[in-house]
Amino acid sequence: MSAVAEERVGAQQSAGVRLRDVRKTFRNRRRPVRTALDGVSLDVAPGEFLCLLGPSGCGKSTLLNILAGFVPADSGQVLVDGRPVTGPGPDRGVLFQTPMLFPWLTTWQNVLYGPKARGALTRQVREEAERLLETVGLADARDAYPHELSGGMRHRAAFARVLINRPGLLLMDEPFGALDAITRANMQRFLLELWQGRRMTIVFVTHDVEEATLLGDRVCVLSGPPGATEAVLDIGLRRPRTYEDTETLEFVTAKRRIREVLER
Ligand SMILES: Nc1ncnc2c1ncn2[C@@H]1O[C@H](COP(=O)(O)OP(=O)(O)OP(=O)(O)O)[C@@H](O)[C@H]1O
Repeated sequence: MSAVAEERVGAQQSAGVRLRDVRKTFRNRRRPVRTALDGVSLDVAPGEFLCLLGPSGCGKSTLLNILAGFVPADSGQVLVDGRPVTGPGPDRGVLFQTPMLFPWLTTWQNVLYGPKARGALTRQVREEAERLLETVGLADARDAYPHELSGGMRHRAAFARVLINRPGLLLMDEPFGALDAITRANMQRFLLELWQGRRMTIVFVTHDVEEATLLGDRVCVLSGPPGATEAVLDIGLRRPRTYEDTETLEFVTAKRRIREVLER
């Protein structure tokens, strides 16, 4: 990614998150079948990179889906940028483990899909799309279809597709979980550079303590199931961070501290 291209794209308003005692029970014909969240409270500051860690089934994806507006909470407060979440919106970009791209559209068409669907396809948006493709290193792949892209390229195309909406909050659900080690490291580097340039708020779900330590300002550890806030830890490592930092004593110590909370 080019830092210059990133400068030109400019920063959008980042959005803060406030969760208070969020509860969610999944029901089948109105009968409760599974309590996923049993009182999660958390604040994320505008521009912060927060990682969400916790054992399998503790409700990390459910929490992210509630923030995205895909599923409603049963009770509690869910505010993004001071407003209650009532449904999905372009102010919140969501990235999953499988990049969401329409297979019948080219990279360029995929990136412009959202603005086009909203009737907001202006010259400025097209120019922004061109800059974004440069930023994510896909300028030469603008006419390629998803099946013609590598795994990492597909992820970067999905990034561009989300970033064209200038979301103040990026919600990422184990986005690099299925990638090989080298592509994953490249995507982590790419994400760090992107975030350092744009400073949007990020809530990032991962199973990987090392990934959380490398990326996050803070880590929220959920206990469960059912999910509840166990601890919120400051990573406290200097920025900007690089992959080489993972070998420092400070990094290993920070990682151990998180693992201890996780294993409680
Ligand atoms: N649509 C649904 N209907 C019923 N139960 C659900 C539904 N979605 C999630 N659950 C349940 O809610 C709980 C939390 O699931 P969730 O996927 O949020 O956990 P997670 O922490 O993201 O898990 P993992 O780390 O394994 O991905 C689980 O017990 C799951 O079975």
